[in-house]
Amino acid sequence: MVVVANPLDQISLVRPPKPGAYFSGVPVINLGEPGSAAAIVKACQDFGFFKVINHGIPIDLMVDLEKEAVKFFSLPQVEKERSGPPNPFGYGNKRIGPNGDVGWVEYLLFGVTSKPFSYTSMAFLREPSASSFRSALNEYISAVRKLASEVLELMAEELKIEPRNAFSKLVIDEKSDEIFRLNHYPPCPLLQGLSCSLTGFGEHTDPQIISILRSNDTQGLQIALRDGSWVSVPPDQESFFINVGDSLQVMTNGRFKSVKHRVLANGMKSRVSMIYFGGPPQTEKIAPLTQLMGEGEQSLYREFTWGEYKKAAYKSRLADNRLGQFEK
Ligand SMILES: C=C1C[C@]23C[C@@]1(O)CC[C@H]2[C@@]12CC[C@H](O)[C@@](C)(C(=O)O1)[C@H]2[C@@H]3C(=O)O
Ligand SMILES: O=C(O)CCC(=O)C(=O)O
Ligand SMILES: [Fe+2]
Repeated sequence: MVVVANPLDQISLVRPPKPGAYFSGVPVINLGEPGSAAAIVKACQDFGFFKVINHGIPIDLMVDLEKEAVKFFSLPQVEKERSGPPNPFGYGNKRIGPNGDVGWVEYLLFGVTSKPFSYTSMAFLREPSASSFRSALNEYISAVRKLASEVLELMAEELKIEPRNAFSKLVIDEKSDEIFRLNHYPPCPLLQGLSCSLTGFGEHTDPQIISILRSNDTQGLQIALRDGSWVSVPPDQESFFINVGDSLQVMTNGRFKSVKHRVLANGMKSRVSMIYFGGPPQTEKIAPLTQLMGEGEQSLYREFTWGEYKKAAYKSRLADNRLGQFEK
């Protein structure tokens, strides 16, 4: 592994994907078609990842928020830093999480605990001039929360879990622990002329139940297949990409797999992504649903609450196997 010379950054370089070598096997779920529930469950078992089309969310909502994000990330560095560092919420640059991870990325992290959520920790969002950013955020988050809930209901329906809202109620609960993230991966001048990519966001799984990702049309997202190989996901700015998180892996006793993913930064083109992480209330017990357990089937995990898991996750490095310490 090669490391960029600047000792402050220590961001690792990785072999770049072959230009245009996209993975053609990403499951595409058309939410308007009958049979989408079965296709979602298959995708969660095979990949822990899929793309949804015909989702009913107007492209304007995505574009409006992307424009606001681009405006923010174009501000002078000192202005952006007024909303940081992220502990855990706020503006962050290169440093990801509290344990020494770094990437070629700047970001805004929002905790969505009150609905509509308050922005008290973010200096720029309190200003009257940020009213368009605030409304774009609120509209977007409400729409993707609804999408998360619909997708979770389709999963429950196909798995024959009753009530149908067994998963979805956890993310729409008043006390649900949702996070929202805006990531900006700027073009990297250091890469020009070199045949390598820079780690934008290192490999990891998302700890929550479900993550809903939308990006502009710049490539960079990769997922790990079951055999451990990395493949590049073709960008699609009109669709959403959905990740199974660690908590859903536990609730399905390992039937669904949380997907390992990472982002490679590009030398030429900015990538802007927006991700909604749907997590349950802190006190919620995360355990396999009894209705899913076959006769004699044992839980693969010891009992824990989302609050305990989150605390442990925030003590871990990005690439760590966070569920490992909860396995039986
Ligand atoms: C290194 C870290 C960053 C992270 C918290 C952690 O200690 C381990 C999990 C990381 C992650 C991955 C998914 C989301 O982007 C995130 C917000 C989350 O909930 O868990 C990040 C955390 C972060 O960036 O603070
Ligand atoms: O920015 C992206 O496309 C993905 C980032 C990611 O995986 C995360 O923020 O957890
Ligand atoms: Fe992620």
